[in-house]
Amino acid sequence: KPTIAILATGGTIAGAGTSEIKSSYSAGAVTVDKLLAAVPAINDIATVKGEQISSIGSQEMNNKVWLKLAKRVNELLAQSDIDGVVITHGTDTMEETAYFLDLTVKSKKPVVLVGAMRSGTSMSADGPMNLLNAVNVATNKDTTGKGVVVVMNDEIHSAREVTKVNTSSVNAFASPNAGKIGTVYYGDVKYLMQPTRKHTVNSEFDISKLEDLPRVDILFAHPEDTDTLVKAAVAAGAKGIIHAGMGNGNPFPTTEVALAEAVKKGIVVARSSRVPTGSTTLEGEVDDAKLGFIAVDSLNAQKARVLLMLGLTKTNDKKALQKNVLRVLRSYSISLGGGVENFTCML
Ligand SMILES: NC(=O)CC[C@H](N)C(=O)O
Repeated sequence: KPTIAILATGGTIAGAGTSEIKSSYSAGAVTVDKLLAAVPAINDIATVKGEQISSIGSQEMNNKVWLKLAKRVNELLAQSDIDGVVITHGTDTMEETAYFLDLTVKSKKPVVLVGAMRSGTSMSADGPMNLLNAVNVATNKDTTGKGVVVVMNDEIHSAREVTKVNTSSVNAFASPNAGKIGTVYYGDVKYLMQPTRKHTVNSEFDISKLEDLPRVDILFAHPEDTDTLVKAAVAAGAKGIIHAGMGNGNPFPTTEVALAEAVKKGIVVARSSRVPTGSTTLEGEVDDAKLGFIAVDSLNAQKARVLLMLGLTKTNDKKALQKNVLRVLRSYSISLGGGVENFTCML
């Protein structure tokens, strides 16, 4: 049997409430041992070793826990007696943690994030089946080399593409630009697509000696936007700003001026969009070359923030960062299933 390390961080999957028919509960109340004890069928497919990394709702996620988690995953996967890692996590920021690990874990071995939308004490709790499915995905040989994946509601998603799309439904995750990469039904794993953007083994970020990450703020654009929040971010010491612009990453004119001034002060401004699909292209209505902005392709604002934070640990040179974004982004294609290598759709 393969050996899988289960790293618990908190979230609804470890949540407990007082009534099975009420939506209120406390996240992260149940320990990893109790989580595993609730799904004894896991022991038939893997030898599991539980570790508690944190006990938080993932809205409390922070640089310290991210770095602790990434370092521990790298450490465990370097051991020959560990075959994969499953991370139980709250769903609010699961997409960011998944992408952070996708860019910082250096191993081909499976790394699977899993959560739940209903707490363990709820009627029809989804956590136990999600966890059983996650361990099956982690022990499946086809997960090798896929980068970090997220398992929720019988679906497998790639870390770069997945995002939370519903606040309460068990069907809360989707990959709006690319689609799910596989399914897992009562433990039966079927892959449909292969993510080929830079991840895990070919990632260039090294967090092994980092204690913290540079501050990057996200600003959300709207009509009658102002320069106030840009100035506040600059005054607070942000090293980067992700601007979630209108349409193809467009700022309100007043905000655009403030962002260009921030660039002159050495802050890296990256244009993402508040639109859920598509990319911010380099040649749109905003003159990036003149204003000194960089574009983030199809990353959503919260994932662009993760990439920029990591990029800023290496350089704050805009050209290098844009090249980095493009290297991470442009080299990407999704090949259709069945090993049809030359039949790819570039995103
Ligand atoms: N469904 C959930 O996991 C949400 C619970 C909590 N807000 C968290 O993200 O951890």
